[in-house]
Amino acid sequence: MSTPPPTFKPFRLALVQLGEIGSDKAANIKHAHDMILKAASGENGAHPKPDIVVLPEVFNSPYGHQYFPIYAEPIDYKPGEAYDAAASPSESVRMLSGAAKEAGVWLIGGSIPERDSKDGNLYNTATVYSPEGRLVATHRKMHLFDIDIPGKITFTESTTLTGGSDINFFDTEFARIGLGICYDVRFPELAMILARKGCQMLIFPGAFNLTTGPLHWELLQRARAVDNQVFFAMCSPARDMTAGYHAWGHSMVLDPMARTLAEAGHDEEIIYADIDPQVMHDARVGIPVTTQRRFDVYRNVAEGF
Ligand SMILES: NC(=O)CCC(=O)C(=O)O
Repeated sequence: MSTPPPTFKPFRLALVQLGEIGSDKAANIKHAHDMILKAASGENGAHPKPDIVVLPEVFNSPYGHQYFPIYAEPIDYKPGEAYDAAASPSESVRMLSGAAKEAGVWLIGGSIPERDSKDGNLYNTATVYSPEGRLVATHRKMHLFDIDIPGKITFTESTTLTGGSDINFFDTEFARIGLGICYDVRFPELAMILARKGCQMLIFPGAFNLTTGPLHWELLQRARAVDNQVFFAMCSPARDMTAGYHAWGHSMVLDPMARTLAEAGHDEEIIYADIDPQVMHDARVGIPVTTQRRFDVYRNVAEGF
């Protein structure tokens, strides 16, 4: 049983649809740093300052299972144990922590390939920082992106990655926010568990592709938003047709009625959205599915009855 979520208050979100992710890791990390600061400043005052900034999936490495062992970094974070992010063994974590502190924002630092120091396994791991630069949560991608659509796309993250097994969320002063990464969005169970644990918003760094992106990227997010009556956002890298993997882009933010609050194109861009708790309240009062579920009937769904 988790603690009750914080009182849901209005907040502002920025998604950084990051470009220029190439083979030079130091350059990827520096560009991410600069874009976090740009987003946190509301692009030098052109937009109101956001409370939380989000990066995309795998921001420090090209996206492909062959790259993960080369770009992977140890993080060595254990929930509940003291962790000095400024002295992390991960250079990406050190940068993200410093950027969150410098900008004074919450930061979902996209994801990076992580190497577990104990067993050597690799994970696709998201990390989250407080405005003081504290590492407050991580999420290891739970469902690995293994698909094969002949003539279109074959991708097997499981060649080098292991799936995580933990459900992860974090509390801010304005909301409880649930975490997933990209392919995790296809599994409604994860989003539902997060929502039932009190998350008012779910934020998934992601990187769909040119085959499934146009078909499913928006559809899945709208579904997860509406079936759980939560705010939902996914943050993609920008599309780079010179890269091995062509990201769909279209980072977006949806409200609990599945209305689009903000959507990017496919180039590098920062999008902003204001999250209004009243919208969630109205959705849940007007269409009370959250209290109408029949868990008495479908409680054995995991066993297939
Ligand atoms: N990075 C990913 O997990 C991609 C998921 C994806 O494209 C999909 O169709 O699902």
